[in-house]
Amino acid sequence: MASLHALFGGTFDPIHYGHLKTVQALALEVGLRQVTLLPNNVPPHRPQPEASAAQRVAMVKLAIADRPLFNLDTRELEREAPSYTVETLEQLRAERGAQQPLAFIIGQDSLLSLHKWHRWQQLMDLCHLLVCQRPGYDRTMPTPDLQRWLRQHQTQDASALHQQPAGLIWLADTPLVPISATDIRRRRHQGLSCDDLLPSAVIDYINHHGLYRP
Ligand SMILES: Nc1ncnc2c1ncn2[C@@H]1O[C@H](COP(=O)(O)OP(=O)(O)OP(=O)(O)O)[C@@H](O)[C@H]1O
Ligand SMILES: O=C(O)c1ccc[n+]([C@@H]2O[C@H](COP(=O)([O-])O)[C@@H](O)[C@H]2O)c1
Repeated sequence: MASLHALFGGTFDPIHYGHLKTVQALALEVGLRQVTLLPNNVPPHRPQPEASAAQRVAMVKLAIADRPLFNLDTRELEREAPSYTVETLEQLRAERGAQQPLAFIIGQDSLLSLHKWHRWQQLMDLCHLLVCQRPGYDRTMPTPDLQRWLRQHQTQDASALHQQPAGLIWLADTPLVPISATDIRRRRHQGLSCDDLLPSAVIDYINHHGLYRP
């Protein structure tokens, strides 16, 4: 069987250590050899990003240049429509075949609002979910029904993620990294330093292109 292919979708406005360090820890925890970053185009559910799609991709490329775990898939940027994850996963599933184990990586905040995603109940037919902890977010789902749904899919057996094509949820034991892109943009707007929050090559790009200006 082909090895587990993990995708990590995000707005990455900008990419930061909360993304990179947690997913590196996740990769060790469950044995991921490669993680594909999937920047979205028109986020379906939130205000539009401050940086352009091209700038967000440029920052992702700089961040992963010396991190061989990661590669990049820009397919969502080639569609001028909202980036619905279920549609992207359908496309990947069609390309990779029914038996390929696929996983989508999210943070705990995304898990808590997953039931608001487009056709969210079909996600589990298409992929596993690998959930990284994030400080400040509840560990239980917002309703008993959703908590039951989570328990039905949850596995504690990492090898099952590599053996089954889809349908499992892994609640990772990754480090809590208190960094968000919102906070980085706010710090930049206020003229504060962001030195330990994201790679220096990305900070240089932000400075050079005058992003997130005060
Ligand atoms: N510090 C973090 N720890 C764990 N997961 C994270 C962290 N930051 C982001 N993520 C996860 O990464 C994915 C992409 O996040 P995104 O690019 O929106 O970053 P963000 O910091 O949440 O941005 P914003 O503050 O603009 O919403 C989401 O699933 C999110 O839950
Ligand atoms: O498909 C949806 O309806 C949907 C709703 C919210 C978020 N997503 C995806 O989840 C990933 C993380 O989103 P975000 O906003 O935290 O960057 C990113 O790939 C988004 O496109 C997808």
